[in-house]
Amino acid sequence: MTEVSSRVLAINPGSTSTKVGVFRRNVAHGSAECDWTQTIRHSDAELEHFRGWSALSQADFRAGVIRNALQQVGYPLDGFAAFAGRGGLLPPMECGTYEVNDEMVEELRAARRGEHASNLGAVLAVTFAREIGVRAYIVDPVTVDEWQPCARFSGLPQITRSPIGHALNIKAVARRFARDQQRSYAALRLIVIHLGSGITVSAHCGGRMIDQNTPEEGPFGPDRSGWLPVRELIKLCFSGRYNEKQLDRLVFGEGGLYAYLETRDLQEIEHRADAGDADATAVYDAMIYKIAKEAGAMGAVLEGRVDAVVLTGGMAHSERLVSRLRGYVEWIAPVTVYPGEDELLALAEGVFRVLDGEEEPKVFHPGHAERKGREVLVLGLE
Ligand SMILES: Nc1ncnc2c1ncn2[C@@H]1O[C@H](COP(=O)(O)OP(=O)(O)O)[C@@H](O)[C@H]1O
Ligand SMILES: CCCC(=O)OP(=O)(O)O
Repeated sequence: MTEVSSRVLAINPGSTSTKVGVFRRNVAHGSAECDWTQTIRHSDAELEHFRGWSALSQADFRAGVIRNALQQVGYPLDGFAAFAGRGGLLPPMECGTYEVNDEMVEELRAARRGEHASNLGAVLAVTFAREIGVRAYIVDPVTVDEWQPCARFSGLPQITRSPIGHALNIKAVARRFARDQQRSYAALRLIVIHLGSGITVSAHCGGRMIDQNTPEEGPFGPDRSGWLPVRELIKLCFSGRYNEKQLDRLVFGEGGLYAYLETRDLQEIEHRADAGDADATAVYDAMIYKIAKEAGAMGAVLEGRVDAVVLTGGMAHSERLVSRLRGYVEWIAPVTVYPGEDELLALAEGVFRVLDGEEEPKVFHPGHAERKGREVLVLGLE
């Protein structure tokens, strides 16, 4: 295989969008620079066709829209040195850049860990890569596992906790914070909070994410319920009101802000609160309260010795939310905010580290694929 240019195409498939970006290595600055990026939105009508099917059933459709977008802006497929896709629900694995291999594709096809749009990332990247004879990679997949052993206990031997979350953005933001402070990530003790459609509150120590809430835990977010009182949940499961898929959808995709207020849009909720909507105010306040509670838990995980609380993700754009959250958590450590997410850049940088020989790509082994009694999740696909 030959690396034909220094351009990398990064692909981040979300439940209702496909984000793509073309990146180039800026050798002088040692960084990846974005030449072009686009968020391709998929309407309900377009996705309706795939309702009830696996994430990978959308592969041809998503590949088609990416090809069209590239054609429109004039980037030929064979002009890329490599392709990077968001890493999906694979078995728990070390962080890093992994070359996409057949075993990984097979694992995603089997969806043993569940369905989520991120499962498409590796498959799209390798489809394009094989067409032109270059390599495809994933970087810091959603199942990055750096947890300490005690974090794995759920409280029931039948259920083992294991990590799922926004590792790609969280690890990139943790490294960025360290760079900005001219410190080594490994020397910092951090709480990094991703405030997106899903919320991940994570504890970092020694350059590792040693614990975090998973999508089934933690605060409620724009459309996820987070922690639920477990015996009440059992009653709901056996109430006859919902089947398994409906319940799954209720907690992941139609929970949280959406369940209470019928919108996932934080700005709309802020406008409603400003206009005197008491429900909007109460739910908004409760979400922030629960995020702060989880941050406190991670402060305890770090034994109260925390260098910084770092906020990131779409909701970190809201000055009101940040200021309220700051009020709750500033006693833990100073708060730094990196609003939004730059997952495409994080993907490209991970691939450039490999192309430039700074890092060896890791190899995915089917041995990672052992299932440890974890229920299969269907995350936000329908
Ligand atoms: N500029 C903004 N101000 C306030 N809230 C925002 C802003 N941009 C996005 N959000 C909110 O952030 C949430 C989605 O975060 P985002 O990181 O975009 O999610 P995703 O995980 O889907 O990429 C939504 O509730 C959205 O309304
Ligand atoms: C699958 C865990 C990560 C996650 O929740 O991602 P999104 O917020 O992009 O759905």
